[in-house]
Amino acid sequence: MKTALSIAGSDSSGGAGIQADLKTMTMNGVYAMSAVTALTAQNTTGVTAILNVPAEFLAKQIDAVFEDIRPDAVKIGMVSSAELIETIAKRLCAHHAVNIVVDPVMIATSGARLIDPAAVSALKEKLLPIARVVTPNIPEAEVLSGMKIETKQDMETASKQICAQYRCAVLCKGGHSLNDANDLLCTPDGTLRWFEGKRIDNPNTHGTGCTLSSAIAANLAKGAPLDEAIRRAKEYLSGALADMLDLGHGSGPMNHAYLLSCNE
Ligand SMILES: Nc1ncnc2c1ncn2[C@@H]1O[C@H](COP(=O)(O)OP(=O)(O)O)[C@@H](O)[C@H]1O
Ligand SMILES: Cc1ncc(COP(=O)(O)OP(=O)(O)O)c(N)n1
Repeated sequence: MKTALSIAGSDSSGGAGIQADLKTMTMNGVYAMSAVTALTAQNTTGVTAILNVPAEFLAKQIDAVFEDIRPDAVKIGMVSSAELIETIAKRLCAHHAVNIVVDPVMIATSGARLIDPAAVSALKEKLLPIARVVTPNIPEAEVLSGMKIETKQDMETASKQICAQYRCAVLCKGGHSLNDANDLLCTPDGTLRWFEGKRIDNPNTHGTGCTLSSAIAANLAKGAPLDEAIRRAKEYLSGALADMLDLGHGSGPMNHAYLLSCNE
């Protein structure tokens, strides 16, 4: 069985973070493991507290995983401090990790800031260069590229710029604020490819970014080329959104296990 590791924060409400990643990886057919960067006290309406793990403890988790069950892919999600980002980069390089998917989590849908402003440059300098693909939404792509994104053309310009500067593929997600559910992949050879998605009219989108990035990682772990891993990940995500789970008082989680109910 192929294996994948999620390095991310815990979401006590189960819709995003480590919990979403483990469900997604499992449903995408790989053995899922975790290294927790932070605990969040969170529900569908917001984040009330964040507790980072000590950097040495995060390093121990990553080493423990790699020294026993080597991951075929790694997804990195919420990492809120520069010290934790540097620790991850060092440990992944030491273990020659492959298929690294970086979801540059900055602000949750509920509005909570999930990264220190001071850690953004560490994210750019240490994690992007080791990524197979980075998956910013529009606001995150604006921070990474330093430009405002208001049109489809802006998405292309910003993605090319991030890709050229950090030498990693960029999947710029349009779902948030622009261009329906269409995402743009830019690869270091300069190729652009649009992944057209059908917008699903569901207000419960908590954890969409975590789910997409961990589904991409799972499919890379299984040996899919990057564009096929993205296609399958979008298909899985659309199915989970279309199941119309409605839990909690805010923007609720998706049904990560919708494929099981399809079989009933
Ligand atoms: N309502 C929707 N219907 C279908 N796909 C969506 C919808 N909202 C977001 N997506 C897709 O979900 C994925 C995650 O995008 P997004 O919500 O922008 O990420 P994030 O959670 O990081 O802000 C993208 O592939 C995007 O196109
Ligand atoms: C612990 C934790 N990690 C990441 C997020 C953000 O998740 P994301 O998938 O980007 O989705 P939204 O929260 O924007 O829907 C989180 N909330 N918590």
